[in-house]
Amino acid sequence: MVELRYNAGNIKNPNVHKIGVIALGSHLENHGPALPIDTDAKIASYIALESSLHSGAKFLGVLYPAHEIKEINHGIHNSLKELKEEIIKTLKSAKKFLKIEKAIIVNAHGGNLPLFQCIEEIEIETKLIIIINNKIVESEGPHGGSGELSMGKILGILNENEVKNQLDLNKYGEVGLWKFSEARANDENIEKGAKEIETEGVSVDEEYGKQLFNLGINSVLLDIEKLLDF
Ligand SMILES: Nc1nc(O)c(N)c(N[C@@H]2O[C@H](COP(=O)(O)O)[C@@H](O)[C@H]2O)n1
Ligand SMILES: [Fe+2]
Repeated sequence: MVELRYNAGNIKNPNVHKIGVIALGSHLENHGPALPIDTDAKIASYIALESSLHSGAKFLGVLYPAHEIKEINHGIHNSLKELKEEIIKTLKSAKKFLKIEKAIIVNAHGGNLPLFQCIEEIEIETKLIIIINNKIVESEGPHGGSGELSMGKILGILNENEVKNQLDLNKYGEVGLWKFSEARANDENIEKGAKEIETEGVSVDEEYGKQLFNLGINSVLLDIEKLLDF
């Protein structure tokens, strides 16, 4: 059998080849008129690819399903079971074909947060060590707000002519999850995001977009360091 050169290229630690980084977002979800429906999938993919490039870890691409709670109806989503099964299938495939032993799931969609309940089960099923990284969801602020608009500007996916309409909440009530009264009543974070949209509005700031991406990428790089030592 051929001997692979695990040290070749710009690699600091050959063990990094045992780590896979996979992106998880949402591909079919309204984000107001200024951002596309796959904003979360593209943000997650960018962070996952950049952290793979910087560290040398294996880039595993992006997953297709996304979950959402029933009180929030701003797109086409899937059950937690479907999402979990797809993750298990993809990670088993990466383990078989790429020989990974550990994985980081980079999540950029708020609706996928309940996935943390399933991580142990996914670890048992795949026999992989797994970290789910939600840093960008925790840091970006309200859905379709200044954080996502500013990152969208960096990615080149923002329609700048439509930013002025992003706050037409009667038409685009998904922004800040503003129109989902039941979700707002049940979750103080969702309520906080909706209030923030009402009181502070939205803006696009390239520096802020870059800072958010750096925060997300550095947080994944720290997780990769943790897995290297594990
Ligand atoms: N989409 C969503 N679903 C939920 O069930 C949530 N709890 C949240 N929360 C907040 O919305 C923002 C995420 O927007 P994206 O999904 O990344 O577009 C973020 O502030 C979450 O904390 N979101
Ligand atoms: Fe989302």
